[in-house]
Amino acid sequence: MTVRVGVIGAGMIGQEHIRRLSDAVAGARVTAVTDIDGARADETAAQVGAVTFPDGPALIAADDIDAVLVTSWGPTHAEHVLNAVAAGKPVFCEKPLATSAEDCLRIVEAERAHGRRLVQVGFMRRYDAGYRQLKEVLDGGSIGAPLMVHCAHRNPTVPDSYHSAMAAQDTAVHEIDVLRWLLEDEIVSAQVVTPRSTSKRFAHLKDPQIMLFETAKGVRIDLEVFVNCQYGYDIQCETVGEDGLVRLPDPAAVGVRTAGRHGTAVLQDWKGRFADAFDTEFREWVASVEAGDEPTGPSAWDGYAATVITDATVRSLESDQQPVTVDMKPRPALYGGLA
Ligand SMILES: NC(=O)C1=CN([C@@H]2O[C@H](COP(=O)(O)OP(=O)(O)OC[C@H]3O[C@@H](n4cnc5c(N)ncnc54)[C@H](O)[C@@H]3O)[C@@H](O)[C@H]2O)C=CC1
Ligand SMILES: O=C1[C@@H](O)[C@H](O)[C@@H](O)[C@H](O)[C@H]1O
Repeated sequence: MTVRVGVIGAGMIGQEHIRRLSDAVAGARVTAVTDIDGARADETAAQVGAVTFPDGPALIAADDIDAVLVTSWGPTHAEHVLNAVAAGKPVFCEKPLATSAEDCLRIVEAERAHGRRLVQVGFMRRYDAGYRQLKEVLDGGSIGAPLMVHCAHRNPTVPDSYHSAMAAQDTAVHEIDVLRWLLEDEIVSAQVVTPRSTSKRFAHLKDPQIMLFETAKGVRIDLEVFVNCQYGYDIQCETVGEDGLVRLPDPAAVGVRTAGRHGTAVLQDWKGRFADAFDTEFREWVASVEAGDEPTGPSAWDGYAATVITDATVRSLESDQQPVTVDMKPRPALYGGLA
């Protein structure tokens, strides 16, 4: 069976994922597109031989759409995901699942009422080969119980629409998800401290930010978010355990020796850094839809957890930069354990 995917939102990442589903993932075809910008929807749909729909509800309701991909703006995600769940269709939603914890919980409740998982959230780092190797080492136990994690998430620059809360909501949210998965542990408190800001930023922005998290088992995480670091897109993660440490590898790159120097290029954006991870993410999602199975990737509950933790992080930033307790509801049985 070829999975017929309908896409809501044909912007930057929507177009990337449409190309990916068309060229890099077997077993799926994008057959429908909608966007509030009708011309963009028409142009994008024409490139892959898909039809257009006037809006998300019409696309979701169509009988010949097997699964839905939501790549519209974050505040619109909840409505589309809820409609897809009501229609009983598998839905892949780019992060965030929703922009409020309340909306995430509505989705969780709708899925529980449906009785099985339909929703997957686009936290693609779980599909990155380096993070998967890191998890294998942690699960294998050779470095012993994890004690500390040191991370950095650096972007060369951001546009002036980026504001201080987005450091947690848009950027650190990827570490928040991947660390819960890596450590199989829940984040219970969040704090932000801000050093002196770089002069190479828009005046309204606090950048860099240092985020400090604590897990239920007492692991301490420090995460530097620096979105105007100038030199490149750089993702670092090192976990220190009782018997050793494990570090995320840098992406493979040729070493160049010239003019008395030896170096490798640094990537400039997340598209290149996580291209393979996105491909794997969609291959595994399509395979689950094709088989009629529940998705195995980040769940609606993971989307809720990420939103609750980013909310606590933003509260710390916007108040007195003290630790804020993460107020998370108990995890329903539908979502299993943290592994
Ligand atoms: N996993 C990742 O690394 C990344 C995830 N994202 C996420 O993907 C989502 C989209 O981001 P971008 O593509 O950068 O934004 P974008 O602004 O380039 O594209 C969004 C598109 O959705 C359309 N749209 C908005 N509301 C709509 C609605 N209700 N129905 C139909 N179309 C609608 C807009 O007209 C636009 O064409 C965001 O939630 C963002 O956080 C974005 C970049 C990376
Ligand atoms: O989701 C993403 C962007 O929105 C965000 O701005 C980047 O920092 C992330 O690394 C990327 O994956």
